[in-house]
Amino acid sequence: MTNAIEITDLTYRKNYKTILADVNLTIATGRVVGLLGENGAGKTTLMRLLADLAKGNHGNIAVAGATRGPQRRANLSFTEHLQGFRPGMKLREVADFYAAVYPDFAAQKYLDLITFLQLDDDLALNQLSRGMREKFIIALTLARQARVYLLDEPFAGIDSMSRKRIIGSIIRWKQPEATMLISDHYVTEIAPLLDEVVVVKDQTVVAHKSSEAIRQDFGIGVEAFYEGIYEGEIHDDEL
Ligand SMILES: Nc1ncnc2c1ncn2[C@@H]1O[C@H](COP(=O)(O)OP(=O)(O)OP(=O)(O)O)[C@@H](O)[C@H]1O
Repeated sequence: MTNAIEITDLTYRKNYKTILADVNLTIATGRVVGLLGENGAGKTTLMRLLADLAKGNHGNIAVAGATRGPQRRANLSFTEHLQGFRPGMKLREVADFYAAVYPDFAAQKYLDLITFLQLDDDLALNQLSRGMREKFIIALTLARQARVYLLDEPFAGIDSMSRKRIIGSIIRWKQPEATMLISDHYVTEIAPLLDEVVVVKDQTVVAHKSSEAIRQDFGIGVEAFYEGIYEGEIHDDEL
């Protein structure tokens, strides 16, 4: 079966600075994957490259088998920001725009998400708090029936109770064969969700393991594994 994500020998420089180097990563379909790394590690950049928003890389990127930019964008759902929309625009109007642009935008799923996230889509963008804005980004992103979902720190501004509710049910918003890549600094909170973990450090992917293999091989949880790599307690030759 075609993999959800295939990255080979990816290197990306911006303003003469190497942001990512020699990245190789294959993620199968149907997985929920944590993309972990400290601030500035390159997680957002990796998502932007997958979504063809950052360009000029060396190496190959395939999303559900598609290598060309427009096809990759069609196969994956990523709402980076809500820039480009008029601040006075209502959420419903933004959703209408998404429905017009993305053939896989599911109107009923969007309405279910809006209800679940307790959002009022009669509000305008400039009436949203930070957490409400993030919930809206989650709704727009998951309303598409995509092959791959990219969620970049989706819960950062969301209150702890809502966060638990969303994390507890996020899997139900993806089709079984879809893959979800989630970057988050609240590693313990998202750990129960994760089938696999990808750790970005020193401008590259240093580890890619299933949560089960981490438990079996190291006898620890996902967060301890991630911290162990950063603290130098887990070495390259153990990965
Ligand atoms: N527009 C830009 N121009 C130049 N360098 C950039 C730009 N955006 C990001 N970078 C650099 O790219 C590197 C990776 O940044 P990126 O935003 O991908 O990290 P991140 O892992 O998502 O971090 P965080 O956890 O803080 O969100 C950083 O060193 C950052 O300084």
